[in-house]
Amino acid sequence: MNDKAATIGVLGAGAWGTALAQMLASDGRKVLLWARETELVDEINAKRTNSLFLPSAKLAQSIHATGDIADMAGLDALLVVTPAQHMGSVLGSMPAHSRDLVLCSKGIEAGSGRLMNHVAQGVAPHSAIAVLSGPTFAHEVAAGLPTAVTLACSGGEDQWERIAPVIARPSFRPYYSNDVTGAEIGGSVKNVLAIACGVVEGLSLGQNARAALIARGYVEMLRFGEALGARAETLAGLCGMGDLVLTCSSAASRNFSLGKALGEGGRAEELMADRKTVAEGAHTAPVLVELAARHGIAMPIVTAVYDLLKGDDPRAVVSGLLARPLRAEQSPAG
Ligand SMILES: NC(=O)C1=CN([C@@H]2O[C@H](COP(=O)(O)OP(=O)(O)OC[C@H]3O[C@@H](n4cnc5c(N)ncnc54)[C@H](O)[C@@H]3O)[C@@H](O)[C@H]2O)C=CC1
Ligand SMILES: O=C(CO)COP(=O)(O)O
Repeated sequence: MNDKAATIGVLGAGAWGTALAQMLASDGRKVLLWARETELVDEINAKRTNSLFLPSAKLAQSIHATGDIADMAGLDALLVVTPAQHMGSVLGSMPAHSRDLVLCSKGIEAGSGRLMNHVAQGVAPHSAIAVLSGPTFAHEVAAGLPTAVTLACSGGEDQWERIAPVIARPSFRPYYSNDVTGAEIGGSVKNVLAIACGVVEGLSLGQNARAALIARGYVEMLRFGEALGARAETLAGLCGMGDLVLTCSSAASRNFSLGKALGEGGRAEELMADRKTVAEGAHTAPVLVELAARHGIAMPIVTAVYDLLKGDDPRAVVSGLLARPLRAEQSPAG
């Protein structure tokens, strides 16, 4: 595939899909953007805005929106940017084709416990899967601010050489990896930890507590990742530590802000019902707790987030975390 001639599309016109389309179109390249909401298709094509999910951006002329997923079928490369729980159904509704699928969602499928690359491979067995993940607030990418990501390619360096030039832009810099599992686990686990950091903020527990939570949460990410075959060096990179630092320290993160509202006394059910945007950590926490139990891995912070989402009192959950037995920093018991 000649990178200038490669045709490219984005599946999902939430904040992140729209921002990625805008980034790809920044050099005038044509980008086809599939939106689930009919009114959004019309708005993007007529007004060059996405008032539902990314109101801050004025979209490039070379982005064309469609509501017909069959339009995406013949493209060379597709960035898949649906919420994680809907990736299987959206990809499954598209005609089969062999292409590069670049997964940009961050989560684990509830019920099956599958990572997104397994979900995608299940419904699109002829496609070559890659994972794009890292510290990437959508509004900043849409504004052209400098951003770096991990681009983990299941097809190794051949796939990287094919897709990196199609995706890279002067202010959007992918780094190569072949650790698809690690790239996915970093993005999935950090969302749950961002909720925890938001709770710390909502309860006014201070900066020391937040730093401790990031460091201890990172240990949980490493422990879980290693059990599933991720490499520690991947989790130390953009898609793990990089994204953890971003989302655990900014109220611009939907996960962090959900946690903050929980810490301030909001009820999880009501907070979730009111949202039109996705806070993936809330969907990932229960399945992560299940997987951790299945693999015999201690994840006390992830479990605490799960308890909070079930409605437990935040102060009681924090007291429970602090009351655990004292142990060595590297203890596998958490
Ligand atoms: N917003 C961001 O800054 C970033 C988001 N991501 C990830 O990208 C993925 C998508 O997130 P956003 O674009 O932010 O979403 P969003 O919260 O802006 O928008 C919600 C999206 O969910 C879709 N949706 C709702 N119900 C659906 C259904 N039943 N079936 C299929 N799609 C449905 C909507 O069409 C819309 O695209 C998530 O996994 C998120 O973690 C990753 C990096 C950055
Ligand atoms: O993944 C993100 C940034 O890298 C976005 O985080 P939130 O979904 O918490 O807003």
